Amino acid sequence: MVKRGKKRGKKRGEKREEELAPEVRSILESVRSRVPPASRRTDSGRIAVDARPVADAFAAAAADGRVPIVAEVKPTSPTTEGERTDDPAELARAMVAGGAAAISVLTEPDHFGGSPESLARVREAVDVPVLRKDFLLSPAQLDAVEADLVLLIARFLEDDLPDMIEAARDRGFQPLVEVHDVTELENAIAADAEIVGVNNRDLARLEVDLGTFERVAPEVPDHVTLIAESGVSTPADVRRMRAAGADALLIGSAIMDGDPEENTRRLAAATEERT
Ligand SMILES: O=P(O)(O)OC[C@@H](O)[C@@H](O)c1c[nH]c2ccccc12
Repeated sequence: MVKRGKKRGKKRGEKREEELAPEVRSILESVRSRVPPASRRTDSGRIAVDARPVADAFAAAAADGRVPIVAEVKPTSPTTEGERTDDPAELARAMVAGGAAAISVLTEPDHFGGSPESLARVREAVDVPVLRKDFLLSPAQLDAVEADLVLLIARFLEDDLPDMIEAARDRGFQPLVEVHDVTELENAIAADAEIVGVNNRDLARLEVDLGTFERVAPEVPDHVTLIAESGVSTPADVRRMRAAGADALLIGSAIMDGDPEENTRRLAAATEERT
């Protein structure tokens, strides 16, 4: 007879972590090294945000004839060559001038060239909602900086997802839950996520496939605000994601590469073709 309870299983998350690209494993390691140990955490540093509603920002862009775009300030990444050293606040202003409905700012320092300070400066410089893009694994990390939205990645949070959604909402953030397949989507919906992003980039292989969004989107309930993330580089890609049901698009590289204002304008103008 097999004694089930005796077998030493892998620690939760270990198996899936082996499946991640080495770059992504290294990101998670450096994030964990920055999380203060529980004994040093206190509740006193907890922040409270008066968030700019993202659904209103998307609706305003659409009413104005623009595709709702979350333009991302991403100085570099494991899949980008070189690093942009422009002032993040200037970049964000240019994106808003080009018609961005919201701004995303990487705050991860070691692999994306971001920082909580640059997000704070961006949020001061623009009046649209600002998303904090990082690898957030524990509630203490939420208190690093105020933002209107925070990214929560279902794949990394696993069973902690519901608690992190609650911790984010308690502080006033609008949680954006990132998924990559239908199983993760089901977990996100069960955890009551209201804003969901489908990442077209597979974090195991760092490859992009716009078909990911097309496969997952039909399973997303209507009340959820749905964002297509990553790999969108042309107006045709924008139309493809919109046709598949994206309420908004999160675009980084294609906006950062070249003139961010002009790039945002071109992509935000990619509305459905009239016949
Ligand atoms: O540069 P792209 O392909 O337009 O992608 C932007 C954004 O979706 C991507 O930066 C991203 C999606 N999910 C993430 C999680 C962490 C860091 C970065 C990301």
